[in-house]
Amino acid sequence: MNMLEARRLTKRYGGELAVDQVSFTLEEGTATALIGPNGAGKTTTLSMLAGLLKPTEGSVEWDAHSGIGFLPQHPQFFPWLTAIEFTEMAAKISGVEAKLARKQSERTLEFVGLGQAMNKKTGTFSGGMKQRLGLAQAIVHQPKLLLLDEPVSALDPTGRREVMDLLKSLQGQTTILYSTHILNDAEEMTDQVLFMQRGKLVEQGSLAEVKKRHANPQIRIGFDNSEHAARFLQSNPWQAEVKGASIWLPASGGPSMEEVLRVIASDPAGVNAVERQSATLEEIFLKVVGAR
Ligand SMILES: Nc1ncnc2c1ncn2[C@@H]1O[C@H](COP(=O)(O)OP(=O)(O)OP(=O)(O)O)[C@@H](O)[C@H]1O
Repeated sequence: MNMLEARRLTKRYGGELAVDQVSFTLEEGTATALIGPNGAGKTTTLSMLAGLLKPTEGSVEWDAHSGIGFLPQHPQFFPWLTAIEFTEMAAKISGVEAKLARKQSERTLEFVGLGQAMNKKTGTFSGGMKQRLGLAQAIVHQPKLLLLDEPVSALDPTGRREVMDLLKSLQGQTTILYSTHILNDAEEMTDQVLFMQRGKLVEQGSLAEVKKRHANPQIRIGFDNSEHAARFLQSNPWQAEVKGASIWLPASGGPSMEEVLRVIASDPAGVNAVERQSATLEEIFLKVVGAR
């Protein structure tokens, strides 16, 4: 079932097309990574989806009963409020009944790791704590749809890890769309990837589909030293690239993995590794974006 559908979403600023005819759907319970370099149009897209910005053209449809949570790229807090006061206010604004708002806020702050800091003023919070608080205000009313603009980009590696783990624990029960330019993170939590460049969606699909379309998997045979690698190629004159003590065989047009393993079984001298390697999301992204 579709949780959200964007149809030919477009935003024009003067003569500039910040978002240009972007269409995609978010299936219920899936996580989607919106990936693109600075200025690609990610924030503009998310703001239109969240209803904060009016599209120049196109439409967004989502189930209004499901509730929506939004984490802006640079969330603003009132520094004189404590974390619990702020979260409770956000809960009430999002329609949580007053008598439930406090309990739900406490539970949410515990969940994001701010249980101990609940009664501290947000003005004293570190960047990582603010990001967690931003997440808390986005999920306190238990929305089924969560839109997150660069939820982890501003964090250090430890903070990123922790917030990614929090998001992953919401995966499945919540439909999540998050933007990022950190491709390792995207690879970790994604059912669908959307590549954006200069306002346009330039690639979309499941991680597996996108990898299949663009990745050129290769077989690597590792040797103890380069002499062994050279000798192996002399006895097996395959189309291959030698890099140091490794031989790289193209996955298409070259020998199959079975054939490679058969040959090695009969002549294993100096071989210490055989593996299939496919491109990372980062390599694919650079290829897709670079080709345009
Ligand atoms: N309010 C605005 N007025 C004019 N142009 C804008 C406005 N907001 C965004 N733009 C332009 O629209 C384009 C897309 O910006 P957007 O912030 O959506 O990109 P982004 O992918 O989120 O980038 P970043 O990762 O840097 O946040 C940019 O060229 C930007 O300069």
